[in-house]
Formats: sequence, C-alpha cells, structure tokens
Amino acid sequence: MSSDPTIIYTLTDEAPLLATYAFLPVISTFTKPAGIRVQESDISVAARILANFPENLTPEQRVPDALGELGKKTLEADANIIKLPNISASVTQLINAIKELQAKGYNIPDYPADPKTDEEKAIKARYGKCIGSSVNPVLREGNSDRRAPKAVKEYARKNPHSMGEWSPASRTHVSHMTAGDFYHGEKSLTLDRARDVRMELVTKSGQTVVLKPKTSLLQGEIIDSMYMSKKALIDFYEKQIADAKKTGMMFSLHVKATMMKVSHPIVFGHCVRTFYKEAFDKHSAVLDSLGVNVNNGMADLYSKIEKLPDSQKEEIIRDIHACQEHQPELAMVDSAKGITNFHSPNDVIVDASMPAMIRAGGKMYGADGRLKEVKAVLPESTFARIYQEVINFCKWHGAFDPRTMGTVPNVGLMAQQAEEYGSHDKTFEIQEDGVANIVDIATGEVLLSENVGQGDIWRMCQTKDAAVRDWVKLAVTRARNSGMTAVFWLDPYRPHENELIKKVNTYLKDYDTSGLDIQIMSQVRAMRFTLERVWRGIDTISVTGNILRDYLTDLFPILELGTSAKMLSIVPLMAGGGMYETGAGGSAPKHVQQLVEENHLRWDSLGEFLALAVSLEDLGIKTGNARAKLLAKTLDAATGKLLDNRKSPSPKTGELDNRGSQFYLAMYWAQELAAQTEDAGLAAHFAPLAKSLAENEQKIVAELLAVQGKHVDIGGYYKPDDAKVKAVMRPSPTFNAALASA
Ligand SMILES: NC(=O)C1=CN([C@@H]2O[C@H](COP(=O)(O)OP(=O)(O)OC[C@H]3O[C@@H](n4cnc5c(N)ncnc54)[C@H](OP(=O)(O)O)[C@@H]3O)[C@@H](O)[C@H]2O)C=CC1
Ligand SMILES: O=C(O)CCC(=O)C(=O)O
Ligand SMILES: [Mg+2]
Repeated sequence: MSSDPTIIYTLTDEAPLLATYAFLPVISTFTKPAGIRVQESDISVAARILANFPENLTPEQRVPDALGELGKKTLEADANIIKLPNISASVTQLINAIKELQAKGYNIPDYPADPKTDEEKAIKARYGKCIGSSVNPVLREGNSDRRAPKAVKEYARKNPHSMGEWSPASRTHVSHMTAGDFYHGEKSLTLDRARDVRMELVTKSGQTVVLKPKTSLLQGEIIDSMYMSKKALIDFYEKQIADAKKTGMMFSLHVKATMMKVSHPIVFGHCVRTFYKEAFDKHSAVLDSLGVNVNNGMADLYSKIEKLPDSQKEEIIRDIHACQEHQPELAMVDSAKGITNFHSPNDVIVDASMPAMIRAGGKMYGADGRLKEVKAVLPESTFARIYQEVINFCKWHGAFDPRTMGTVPNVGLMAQQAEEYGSHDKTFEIQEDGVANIVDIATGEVLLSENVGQGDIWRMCQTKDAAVRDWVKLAVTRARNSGMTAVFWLDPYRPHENELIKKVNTYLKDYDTSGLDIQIMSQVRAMRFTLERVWRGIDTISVTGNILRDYLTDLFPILELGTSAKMLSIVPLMAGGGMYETGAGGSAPKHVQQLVEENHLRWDSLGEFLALAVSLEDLGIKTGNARAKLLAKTLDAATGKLLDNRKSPSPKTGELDNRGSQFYLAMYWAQELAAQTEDAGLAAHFAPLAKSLAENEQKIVAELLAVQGKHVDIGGYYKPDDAKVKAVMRPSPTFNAALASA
C-alpha cells in the first residue's frame, strides 16, 4: 500500500452511488497533482450481504468486509473518510437485494424469516447484520457537527424554496402516548465503576431467562432501562384511530423502523394490526400459516397471500378494503400507485417525513392525490412533542420564510453508539410477564429493574462518559467559533437526561465559557426558544442527544434550505481522524426511479462538494500538504459560484441534472485553480482544463441533455452493473476526454 495521504470515499446505494460514478473521475483528476490517493470502500447493502457469506461464493465473487475495515479505520488518527448516505434496509429491501444477487449468480441462501433449524437461525443472524441502520453506528466514532455553510444559507435566502401555507385553523396535530411508553417507564444511572452486566427476565412462574449474557460497562457510563407497554400502545392506537374517524382526520404513522430496527418494526406492526383488526382476526389462522408479519408492512401480507388460491386471496383483500371503508383515511406514500403509509415501515421515516409535512403547510397526500391535514401519530412521547411545538408555532405565525429565518446548526451526541440508536442488541420483545433486570454479573446486584408484560418492548441504552465529554467540548468549540447561543436540549424530568445534565454542568467547567451564551432547556422549551429566535432571524445551536440530532438536522435544513442534502455534516472522530458525511439526508430511492425511467438524476451533490472541501482541508492541515489546502479553498469558491450561477440539478427531466451540475463544478474548480497565484505549478496544470471546459461548455451541456427523456438500463438496483452505470453517468465524450487529458 502506498503511504500517500489518502481519502477514503464510500460507495453506497441508490442515488448517491449513481452520483459517485460521475464524481469520482472529477475527484481523481483534481487530487492527482497534490499526491492524494482516493480509495474506494464499498459499503453498499449488496456488498455487506456478500461479505457475510464468503463460503457461498466463488473466489472471484468474494468481497472483503469493507464495513468492518472502515470501522477499524475510524479508530486511527489519520482516518479521512467521505461517507455518503446508504440504505438502512428493511426486511423487504433485504429480501429484494438477496433475490437480485441470486439472479446474478451469487449462491447466497434465502432469508429464513421464520427459522426452524440451527442452520437457519445462524443464517438469519448473519442477515440480521445487514438490516436496519448497520453502517452509521459502526462508523460514527465521534460526535456530530451539522450546519448550513454560510454560502448555502445565503443562497437559500436569495433563492427561497416554496413553502406551503399554514393557517391558524389547521387541524393538523401530533398524537403521542401519555403513559406506558419509553418516556414514562425510564430508569437511569451513572456507573460508579466498570461492571459487566447481564440482562435477564425473571418470569412470573419463577424462571430466569437470560436475554443478553454480558455487556461490559465503563466507569462513568450512563445506562438506561425503559420499556413500552404493548397494552398501552394498542389502547393508544385504538383511541387515535377512533378519534381520526370521528373528527374526519387523515391518519399517518411516523416511526424510525430503520434506525430503531428492533423496536420500531414492532411498534409499526401493532398499528397495522389494530387498524385492520377485523380482517386480521377473521383470517388469523391462514395469515399465521403463511408467516405473514406486518411488522414488515402490508407489503409482506400482499406478497405472501399470492400463494393462496384466488378466491381466498380475494376474500382477504376484500376484508382489508372493508376495514379501510370504516376506518379513517390513510396518508399515502404514492397515491398514484395506491401505496399507503402502512405498506412498508421504511417508506415513512420520521426524521424526513415530519419536516416534509410541516414544509407542506401541515399536509400529506391522501388517496385522491390531494394534500390534506393530518393526524401524525408518533407513539413515543419523548421526542414527538417537539413537532407539536413547531406546528403550534406555524399555526400562530404562519409558515417560516426562508428569506429571513435564522439558522439552527446542531451538535449531536452520537459517538460510541450513544443512547437509543445503539440499543439494537439490547432490545427485546418480552415473551412472558415478569421482571426485567439489569444485573451485575460479579455481585448479583440488580442495578435497574422493571415490571414488564408479555409483548412489551424492553431495552437498555448506553452512553459512554468519553462521548459525553467530547460532545460538551464540541458544543463549546462551536459556540466559540460561531458566536451563537448554544442550547442543550435536555429534559430534567427524563431520568437519562437528568444524568446527562449533571455531566454537562460538570464538564462545562473544564472550559473557558466567558462571553458565551450556553443554556440548558427541556425539549419543548428549547424548541419554543429556538423558533422565536429563528423567526427573528437569529441563529441558535441545538446541542442534543442522538435522536434529536437526527430529527433536527432534517427539520431545520428542510425548512431553511428546502432539503438537508445541502448540509455540511462533519464527524470529528474521537481518535483524531475525520469523517465527512455528505448532507444529512438519505439515499433518495425516488431519484433512481426517475433516472431509470427518464435518464434524469435530480440528486444534488452539493453535500459531496462540501464534504470533499472539508476533507481536503483537514488532510492539508494534518499532513502539511499545501496543495490539499489550496484544493479545498478553490473547491469552496467553485461551489459558491455553482450556487450563484444556479447550476444545481433541476428536478425536471430535460433540464440540467446531477451530471450537468458536476460538469459546472469541475469547470469552476479548474478556473479557480488556474486563476490563483499561490501555487504557479498548480495554476499551470489546471489552465488547459479550465480552457477546454469553458470552450466546450455548450457542447458538453448539449451532450449531457441529449441523453435525457429515455428509459435506461443500469443492470440492477442493489448491485447495478458497473459498466452500464459508468456509461449512463458519464454520457459526454467531450467532458470525459477533457478530464482524462488533464
Ligand atoms: N446518512 C445516511 O446513511 C442516511 C440514510 N438514510 C436511508 O436513506 C433511505 C431513504 O430515506 P428517506 O427517509 O426516504 O430520506 P431521503 O433523504 O433519502 O429522501 C427524502 C427526500 O429528500 C430529498 N433529498 C434527499 N437527498 C437529496 C439530494 N442529495 N438531492 C436532492 N434531494 C434530496 C428528496 O426529495 P425529492 O423527492 O423532492 O427530490 C427525497 O425524496 C433509507 O434507506 C434510509 O434509511 C436516511 C437518512 C440518512
Ligand atoms: O443510519 C440511518 O439509518 C439513518 C441516519 C440518519 O437519518 C441521519 O444520520 O440523519
Ligand atoms: Mg436523519
């Protein structure tokens, strides 16, 4: 391996992967003269599946465990990783990916949904590593710094996106549980010393069932035990469905079944079963025998009943429709195709779905394709309340104005699998009534204990002291560097956050905070305080835990900038390296559909441009590579020019798309480099490229536009064909030749 300074660029899925095919040749053209190596790391869901079954593959088919290697890299001081969004797969997506790989000749096993033998259980466990959010928690060995760069915020002010109107008469609202949810049953403590603990259930009949034999905890670590009552959850759903019906509101459910991959599919499934109760009760025997599991959405039911004789299948569908007749209207994901909110738990993901609804003036699509007011059901009260606060604010003040509103950057506690987002392996659906205990293995001492019932969801969360210290430091640094007020969103009534408040107050004393405005407020107050300021054009840093990091870094960017794709998203790794995430959003599955149908990729790579600039800057500082620093500076200038000249991709087929936008970025970047005077060698190197791109601008843009409007084949979804995607994403021979000769 060469010892050249290296940037690792991830290959992921869906739209960001497609954009990468166009962008990597640009990156290597520009980084070559600075002696920087760009190394690819394939962490797509397909690659992760293949890496888990080496013995099923031929030597040529085998792939390395790129994610595992990248995870190790994050613990090294010279890590410099550009991480694009990846699919956090639902079971349905996993099964589709497996089918595609099998059809391509990879001899991997089917997914055993209901494993009987030990072998099937082992296969399911291996596949379990590929579902849900299984990339980000592995790589995020640092806390999160997400913000809108100044140029991006200025651009949004000058070119405001459209916002739906809000009326004080809007009936849109959030519904959440008021008892029996994780918030109400939480217990928390800070470890007095390192301990190994066991998670166990002592059943009413006196048996002890070990749920997780060992978790090693560090001194100063915070642990929480919390549970969601199945009975309270179902009662809640029944009341909300009845209320929506009675008051004529459309019903929608917003969860995070991808990141909360154990608990939220269960929470989702209970809602679907409650909504279609009559049909499920009537057909329970046959649905059970088919192994239907609506924790994976109604898609699972529809695909499994295909095996039934037509008459039986039609009866079930008729009964489902009959339920729909007397239940409230359901919000749609795709009204043209009849896909409802219950189709799949990964179609409506709360971090993006609630802001989109708020941006649309408090409306979602109904079955008739019209936007309507909606009851947004978010069972867990812990964080649901912040959205009601935003709704209240918008009803009172009207929609926010992107031209005048302030900005809300975030400093998020995320490192070392902090809080709920690291709890998958410690989350259990309780099989029998009893007492759930977290027990010190050495002493037998019960540290935390809950009375739980059959079907309840019980979990333990961990938050390491080092992560909290680093988070407080990052918050102080950001407050100092930006001069903004910083608010820790912490609720003293929530036991976990009460433990955090103690630590925050202690660690803040380690820093010089003179002249800084740093406050601690419970979430609802923090939201109100922040919104009052946003409205007046004043900026406020939100300093939050992991879930609010996720929620707020879609919410505010979507309101301020129209999309979270334009965010700068930095993870200063605790070991000294840096990971640069591209934007704060996901992998935009709808964009792939448009590319395949019309050969137009609306994906905005601004997040990639911003991430590459900070990655180059960091590499320049750490390795003393002046050219890397200059590349960073000129790239930022080029990105500014791209925004000013409105060369971002258009959503409309026939207009400039991702590929055109990348061409302009390359042209402006070459021009900036050719024009600078700090490094004459570099200027001379890029002058011919700057000239040829400018001279051929019309020709290249014409070549890029000419291909649009027709269906294209990229040879797959989860593992598209390399050569085919290359051809689709690099359709301008003139641009390709210019890059190759630079
Ligand atoms: N960091 C990560 O790895 C993340 C991964 N995910 C994963 O991504 C997938 C999709 O998640 P979903 O909740 O639908 O959210 P997405 O952010 O992918 O999509 C929501 C909408 O945001 C817009 N959008 C997002 N990124 C861009 C971009 N770069 N350019 C233009 N528009 C953009 C698109 O709007 P429009 O339709 O108007 O074009 C898109 O339809 C899931 O598998 C999820 O788990 C989600 C969040 C973060
Ligand atoms: O990892 C995931 O599934 C989603 C991550 C996410 O939404 C975020 O980081 O904002
Ligand atoms: Mg998110």
